[in-house]
Amino acid sequence: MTVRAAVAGASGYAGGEVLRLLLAHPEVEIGALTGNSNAGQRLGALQPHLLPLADRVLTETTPEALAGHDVVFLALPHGQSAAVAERLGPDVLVIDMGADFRLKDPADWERFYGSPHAGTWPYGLPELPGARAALEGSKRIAVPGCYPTAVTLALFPAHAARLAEPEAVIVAASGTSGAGKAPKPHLLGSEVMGSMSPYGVGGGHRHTPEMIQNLSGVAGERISVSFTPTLAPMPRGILATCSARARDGVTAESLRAAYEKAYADEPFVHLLPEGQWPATASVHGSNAVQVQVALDEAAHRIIAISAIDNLTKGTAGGAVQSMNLALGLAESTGLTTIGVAP
Ligand SMILES: NC(=O)C1=CN([C@@H]2O[C@H](COP(=O)(O)OP(=O)(O)OC[C@H]3O[C@@H](n4cnc5c(N)ncnc54)[C@H](OP(=O)(O)O)[C@@H]3O)[C@@H](O)[C@H]2O)C=CC1
Ligand SMILES: CC(=O)N[C@@H](CCC(=O)OP(=O)(O)O)C(=O)O
Repeated sequence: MTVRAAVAGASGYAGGEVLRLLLAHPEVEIGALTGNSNAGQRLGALQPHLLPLADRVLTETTPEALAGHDVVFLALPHGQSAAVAERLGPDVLVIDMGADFRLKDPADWERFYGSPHAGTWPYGLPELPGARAALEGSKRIAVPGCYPTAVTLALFPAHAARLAEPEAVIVAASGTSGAGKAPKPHLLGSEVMGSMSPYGVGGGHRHTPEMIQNLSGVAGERISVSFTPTLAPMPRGILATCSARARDGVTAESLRAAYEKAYADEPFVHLLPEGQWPATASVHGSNAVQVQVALDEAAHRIIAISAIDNLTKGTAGGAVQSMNLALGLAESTGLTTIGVAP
């Protein structure tokens, strides 16, 4: 099978990462590459690590430029995807790496994103119970946010097995590429290097409703989430430290057994051996997710920690994994669990 894929937003971080993965995908041929302010530029000037595509020139992001492909990846700012997607035919597989089609509740969307809700597409987190079946054969996919990917995979086995009370407290550190490539003063090297800082504190981060949606969906009851993101002085990676009150009767053994059951057959999620803890360096550039869980008996809390690469499993890798499922390819095609270390 040869799948012809276009990437809108090819000048950005998410677009660059999906191109890096597609270049190594045996079934994909790379078609149109589009940008916005960088239309007309050579890709080599913007993404110099993508050497085989260096002489390709970005065109404007228009439905016409994206027509005639089997798959279109949209790596655009929030709110830009719907207008493009609705002009692409129903036979084209459209994979939105932005947030536009992730949330089910229009009120959540309007509250956190401040614009009308565009709709809801099958959710590209295959490990979430029920998600694979919805992705197989789908022509529309909403790729999860990077923090919701890390947090959901750390916590859902505990909530699905009803081992945790219906709440979660999360502190997650992200590398700066999570904020995109457009210049922002708080991302200057002199602001970020040698420092860690919180942001979106107090329930304001837009990924909070997505985490609630995922965890409540598997638990069958509403899970309250307190989420605090922090910015870490590294280019890539998310380390999510999550905790929830343990229900009465939970033991370290029953907790471990729930995670072993949830992840026994998952190609990308590695439940680490007891005593070993996730680290962002171990998943750098790979689609792997490291997970570990422990019971803090004195505090009566479950502690679950995950590490992902925000650009790989957190966006572009998750997108390619979901594309494989939608097209009927082996789910791991073109993806690696091998990281780059040190
Ligand atoms: N970075 C990450 O870790 C993750 C990102 N995402 C999502 O992926 C999407 C892209 O993010 P990211 O790559 O980080 O952001 P970047 O800022 O790095 O890239 C944004 C891209 O969108 C293009 N663009 C900007 N404005 C417009 C517009 N008005 N119309 C059409 N295209 C436009 C830019 O083109 P140009 O440069 O030519 O102006 C660029 O190609 C976002 O929705 C983000 O939320 C999801 C998960 C993780
Ligand atoms: C470090 C940093 O700023 N991270 C981004 C996460 C962006 C992302 O991946 O999510 P979306 O796809 O929903 O934009 C943030 O907190 O807004």
